Amino acid sequence: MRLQDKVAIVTGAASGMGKAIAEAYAREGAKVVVSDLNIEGAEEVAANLKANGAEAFAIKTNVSVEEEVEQLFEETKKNFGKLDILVNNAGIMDGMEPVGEISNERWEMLFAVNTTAVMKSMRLAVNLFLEQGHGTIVNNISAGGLYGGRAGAAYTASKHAVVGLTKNTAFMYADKNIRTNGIAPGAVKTNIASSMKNMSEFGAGRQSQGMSLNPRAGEPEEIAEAAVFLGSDEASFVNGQVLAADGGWTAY
Ligand SMILES: NC(=O)C1=CN([C@@H]2O[C@H](COP(=O)(O)OP(=O)(O)OC[C@H]3O[C@@H](n4cnc5c(N)ncnc54)[C@H](O)[C@@H]3O)[C@@H](O)[C@H]2O)C=CC1
Ligand SMILES: CC(=O)C(C)=O
Repeated sequence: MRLQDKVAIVTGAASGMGKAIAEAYAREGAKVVVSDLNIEGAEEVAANLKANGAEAFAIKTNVSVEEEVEQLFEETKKNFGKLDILVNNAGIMDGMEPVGEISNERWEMLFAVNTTAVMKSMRLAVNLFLEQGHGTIVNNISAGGLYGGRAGAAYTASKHAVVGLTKNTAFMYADKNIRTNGIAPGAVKTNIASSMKNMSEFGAGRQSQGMSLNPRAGEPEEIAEAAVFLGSDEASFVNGQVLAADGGWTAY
């Protein structure tokens, strides 16, 4: 029970890695706030957690709507009285477009969900953590946040920004009992392809060249294990790191 009595928010928890993280956190003793744009999916996940003896509730949050993120934090405090771990996991893919093909709409949408929303929830979390005297943030980023050819320009830039935000936050609050880390998964078997619309033939062709070096696609549960470690006190001396969990894809 590595997360006994901790309270955790997991965004994008209705599917894929977010769902696996919510389940692993609950198994490790955390009380879990199951947040997602897809409320039916979030309710199903929360119901399963509760059926297995955990404390959890579902809440509809579009992370790109600031009022909904504020409401997420309010409801967490109202229901569980505190927040120990924020897992920023919700995210969407681009269509592999290189910069010459990217539309303003796609760029703005990717940054709203993958980057600005992460900053806004981190801002709320950090201010709450300062009041409480403790807290930790785990950002589910991507190998695309560390390397140039794992996706299109918008996704790659949006995730690189979160790497910087993670490290800056870790440094700024390092002596305030607040830890901030990230995970950089390689390709993982989830539903993220559903957010890939209007694919760029040229960009997808370039990106797919790197896929030939990918040893395998991971399971969401393999990323959840990394999220448990980083959220737990076992990682008490780990701050400002982005842990690649990619089967060795980026070792080349
Ligand atoms: N699947 C992969 O190969 C990789 C994914 N990632 C990242 O992992 C994170 C989780 O993605 P997956 O589990 O793969 O995808 P997924 O599509 O299975 O799950 C993402 C969840 O986020 C929710 N979501 C999307 N937009 C939202 C919004 N505006 N507000 C709130 N919730 C929203 C969706 O409803 C969905 O439940 C994302 O940040 C993604 O960029 C990183 C590396 C690899
Ligand atoms: C979707 C994604 O982030 C990768 C690296 O495949």
